[in-house]
Amino acid sequence: MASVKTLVQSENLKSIPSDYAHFKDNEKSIVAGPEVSLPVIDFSLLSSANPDDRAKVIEDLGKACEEWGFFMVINHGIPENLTNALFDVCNEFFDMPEEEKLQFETKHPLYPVMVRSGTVCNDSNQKALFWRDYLRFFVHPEFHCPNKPKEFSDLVLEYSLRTRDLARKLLGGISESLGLEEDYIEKATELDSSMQIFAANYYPPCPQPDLAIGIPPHTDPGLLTFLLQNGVGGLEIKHDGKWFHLDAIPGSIFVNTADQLEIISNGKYKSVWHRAVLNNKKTRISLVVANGPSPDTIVTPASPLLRENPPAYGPMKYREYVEVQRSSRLNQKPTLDQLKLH
Ligand SMILES: O=C(O)CCC(=O)C(=O)O
Ligand SMILES: [Fe+2]
Repeated sequence: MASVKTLVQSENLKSIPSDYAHFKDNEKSIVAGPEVSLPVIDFSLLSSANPDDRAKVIEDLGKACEEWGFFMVINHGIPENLTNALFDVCNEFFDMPEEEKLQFETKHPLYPVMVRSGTVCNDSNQKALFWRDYLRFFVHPEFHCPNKPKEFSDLVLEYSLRTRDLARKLLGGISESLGLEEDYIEKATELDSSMQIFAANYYPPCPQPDLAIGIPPHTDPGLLTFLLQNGVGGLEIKHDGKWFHLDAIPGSIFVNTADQLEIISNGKYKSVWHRAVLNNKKTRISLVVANGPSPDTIVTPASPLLRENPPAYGPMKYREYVEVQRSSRLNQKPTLDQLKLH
């Protein structure tokens, strides 16, 4: 299948091929503006020597996880020249000829490298293509990365280390916000061998953006997902039953809570539903880092939280969870719901 990029370049497209027409949902989104303020977390305060500042940011983190399942992190310390360089190499990667890109695909049983064009979504009674090309690979506990463009691997390695550190510290604050020891989640999920995935999503301009979809509504399987975009919006999250279109604070990182955090918090923090929508003017690129537990961790609700409430989710090994989610069809009950006990 040709990539969406090739499709858009090959002809002056006025309408989308019918395979890309997605089930249309009429739920228009709201652009979050000053009247709805999205949670912003000043990361530098987590290491503040002032106990009041630290207590305040932990409280803010807890609120953001409980009320939104989403926040923007500022003052995270990841240099802008690193993230700019990452966008440049990803762009170069997507510019390579189709056959060359596909050579980087591997069928590694545990840690495959995936290069996908116009992602297919098969359902028992419907087939739809997503208006998205992507590159996706594991960066931890094993590091895999295409060796072209030549700086790609060094940049991804650096970014994966820094984001792992960021994830560990945010999870420390989140543990405390749940009334747990700071290192509770780190230990319970064996973060030293955490499963970390890097993905670059490429959404070319779409002539009929309301009829197609970049990624349909879903939740992420891991703990915390980090997302950067190339200045072009498209990420939407569901909040209070409505879709919100997110505008980024320049230099910030979008963070969303994912399924394992919902399980560990025994349902207090919800894994947020989100989707990627399209536009007809500009190519959008998002760089995603999915931070999960170690593949061999059996994730369960945190035991100190069970003194007051019974467990709301059954246990599952994380590797298995990811497999179940990957192989499930659109019309199936989400994996998280399958683990719900009541
Ligand atoms: O590109 C986006 O805005 C969303 C990406 C996403 O949700 C994902 O890769 O899981
Ligand atoms: Fe996602």
